[in-house]
Amino acid sequence: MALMILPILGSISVSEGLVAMVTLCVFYLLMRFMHKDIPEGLQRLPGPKPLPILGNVLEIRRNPHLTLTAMSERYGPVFQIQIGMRPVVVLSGNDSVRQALIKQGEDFAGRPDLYSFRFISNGKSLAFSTDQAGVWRTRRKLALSALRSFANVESSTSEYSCKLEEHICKEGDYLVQQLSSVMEVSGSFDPFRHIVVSVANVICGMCFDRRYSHDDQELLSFVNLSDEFGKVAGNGNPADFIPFLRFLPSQSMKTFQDINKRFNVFVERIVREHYRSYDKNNIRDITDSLIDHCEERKLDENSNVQVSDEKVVTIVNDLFGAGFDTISTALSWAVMYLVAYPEIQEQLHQELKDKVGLDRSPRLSDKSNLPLLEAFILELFRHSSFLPFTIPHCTTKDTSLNGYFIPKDTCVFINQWQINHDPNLWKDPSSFSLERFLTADGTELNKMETEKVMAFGLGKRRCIGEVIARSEVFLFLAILLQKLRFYGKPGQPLDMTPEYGLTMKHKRCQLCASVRVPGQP
Ligand code: HEM
Repeated sequence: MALMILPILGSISVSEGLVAMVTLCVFYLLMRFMHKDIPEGLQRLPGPKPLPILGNVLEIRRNPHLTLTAMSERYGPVFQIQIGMRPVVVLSGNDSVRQALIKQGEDFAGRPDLYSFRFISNGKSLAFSTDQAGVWRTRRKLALSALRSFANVESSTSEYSCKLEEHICKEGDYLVQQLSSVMEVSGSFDPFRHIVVSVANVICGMCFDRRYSHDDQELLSFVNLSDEFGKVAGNGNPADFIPFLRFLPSQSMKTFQDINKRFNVFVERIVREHYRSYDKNNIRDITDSLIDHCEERKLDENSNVQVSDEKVVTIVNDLFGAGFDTISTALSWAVMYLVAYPEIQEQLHQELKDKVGLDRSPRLSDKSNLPLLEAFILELFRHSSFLPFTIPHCTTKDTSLNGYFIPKDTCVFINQWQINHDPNLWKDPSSFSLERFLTADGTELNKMETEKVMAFGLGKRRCIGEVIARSEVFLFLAILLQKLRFYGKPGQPLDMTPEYGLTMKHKRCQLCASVRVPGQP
């Protein structure tokens, strides 16, 4: 965050800088003057002393999840920092986060009004906007029910248990073919580049009843830019925290707006086509079901409309957007870990060979028979913690936590990375070990341990795509592990350093894979 703010400060002229400084100092003094009193019996939040205007950005530096974890050791699980001019409460520690998000869920269920979030789905995003509680709740319910019904809808053939399974199996097989042919032609491949299209096709199937070729330029032009989206949405744009910066030119903000625009144009075109061909007797996908909800509502005299049609239909933007970047990132990391730990890759292949065999494709129902693969996925989520923070939260009223006063409208960061690496919760947290999730004989998962991993948030704002995400990660991985052996490109060391963002990604790289021939080791 600091690194993003400083270059921008450097590009202001001296006179502009002076005017801005004076304005900010007056604003800063006003803010101090208006500072809320602490109610009796409660304490002021601990935390590092902020500098005027910049706050604590100089201390947070390049990897906020690590610096804020280090600060939690000093100040405790609930503390306050200041990013630019905005106070931010940082929560870590399993107990405090559960207390806030579950026991006091209503108090912490809001989203902060951040400038950059206004560009996501034209400010109408379910996940990022500051919708009133009633509107957000109605939209969330609609999104959940649309997702559930289209994941569970019957497949067109008896070969699959449901449509979701059919989509994943078909895309998984296609991904295997795609990677094998790229290997033949080029001798290596960029894992994220191919995984992201396969995963995008699963959610495209559910949302828009269509799939795209791995060379479709329009789809590629924004799915491959999802890293840039995550960098701004995860870091917080400087203009989110120092308001006057929104009036100055910023390259990262321009890129962010451009990605959002391309994304919105892509989805809007498909939605318009759906409105044209909508037939209430043939609901093809999630977009149709959302349009149907709006149409039915118009016929219902008793309907108490509080959410506009636009806000109903743009739910599909959230489902599509959240549905490809997160899962592609998880799978891309999974392949990196398989390459980094070849002995684990062989154990996972052996488990599939023993429990599923090599003559048929894995299915969702195989999950409970593959504890090692399940442990691998859990350890992947824990160790990479590729969503280091949840989406920022915001308090909906004056509240308190662990005896500290937190005023209404305070921005709250939840440090998932800290929970997943807390030495009080995990033995040797930095080592990648599947054993931590398995019973002593290795045949079952250890439930107590599995529930400690935090990847999907908790409580009122918990991810609504969790079930689909877990199914996709499991089945894609089972298909890849059954058919391919992954390895590093000779002479190119594997770089597992994450690049900070809303979803942390590994650097783009080239890997190799060979097709496993049945009967050969
Ligand atoms: C591995 C995959 C995924 C991970 C790790 C993940 C994680 C998360 C996290 C951490 C949040 C924020 C929770 C909070 O703010 O407290 C979230 C929210 C959300 N996720 Fe996911 N997610 C994944 C996949 C998906 C999928 C596949 C969908 C939909 C198809 C989805 C839809 C959403 C939505 C709509 C929200 C916003 C919920 C709200 O604000 O009420 N996610 N997710």
